[in-house]
Amino acid sequence: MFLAKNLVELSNVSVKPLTYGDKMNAQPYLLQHIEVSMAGGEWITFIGRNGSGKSTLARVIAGFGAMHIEGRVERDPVRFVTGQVPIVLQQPDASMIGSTPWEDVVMMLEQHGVEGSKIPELAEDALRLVGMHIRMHQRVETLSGGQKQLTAIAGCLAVQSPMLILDEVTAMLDPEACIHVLEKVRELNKRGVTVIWITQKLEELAASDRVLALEQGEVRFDHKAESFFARDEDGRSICESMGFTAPYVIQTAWELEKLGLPLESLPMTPETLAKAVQQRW
Ligand SMILES: Nc1ncnc2c1ncn2[C@@H]1O[C@H](COP(=O)(O)OP(=O)(O)OP(=O)(O)O)[C@@H](O)[C@H]1O
Repeated sequence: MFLAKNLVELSNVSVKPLTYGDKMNAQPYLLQHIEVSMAGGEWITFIGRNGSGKSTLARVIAGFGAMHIEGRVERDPVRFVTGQVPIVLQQPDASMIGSTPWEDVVMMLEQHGVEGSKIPELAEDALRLVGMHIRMHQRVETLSGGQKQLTAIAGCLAVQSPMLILDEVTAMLDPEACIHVLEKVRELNKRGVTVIWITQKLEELAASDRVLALEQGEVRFDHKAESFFARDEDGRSICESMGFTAPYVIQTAWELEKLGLPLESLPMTPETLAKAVQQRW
């Protein structure tokens, strides 16, 4: 029975690529023994090294085939009305199909079979939510990478996607555009939009309610971001044991602790670091 509060539940899920006959037995698992549930309005960040299975897990949640799935995958039938959830990928040029943001979102709505008379209002509302209404008739070749990504996000919002699945959408963007896209997605999340954010950049974890760290197709960690960086009595964190370099603010807090000046809680942003330092002294 589906738990009303959960949008998605995966229980003991393992995944192989879809191949036929004997070959399939020999295929290695891309994911193994995954137990994950996700509530509406949550922001969950997937991290893990290249090839750890982040995109595969996102595809399972999004409902894409081309995989042999074992175990139980349940998606809220009320929210997941169409079979597949669109995924925004890292290449901004691959994210847009129309020649303008307007055309792009309208095409997305048409592809989803939305009644023609409803399309203009839905398209404009979605573009407004990501701040792209002011550029909605601008040619695609004159848009920045960040503006293309925001247009793709508007397309997902327009078709009432049950969640935003964003697979390394800031990977090709400059630092300013990264911050802008992250801020827009954070605004949407505050309005109740559920977010799966896939990244290799640990400084982006600050926005999450939860971090899900994958290692060789298995969930290694599923908790709050602060716990990912918390050091145990041996002085080691999950972050370090997975071979990641912690963001600068976390390293600063660790150095202060080494000097005998521990902060009350681990800061996730430069602002919270400054505040924690100010409160201590
Ligand atoms: N269709 C497929 N057939 C065979 N192997 C596949 C297929 N799809 C993915 N893989 C393999 O599955 C593993 C997990 O891939 P996945 O793209 O999910 O990882 P990821 O954590 O998103 O990696 P990255 O950070 O590089 O995007 C990789 O080793 C990949 O090569």
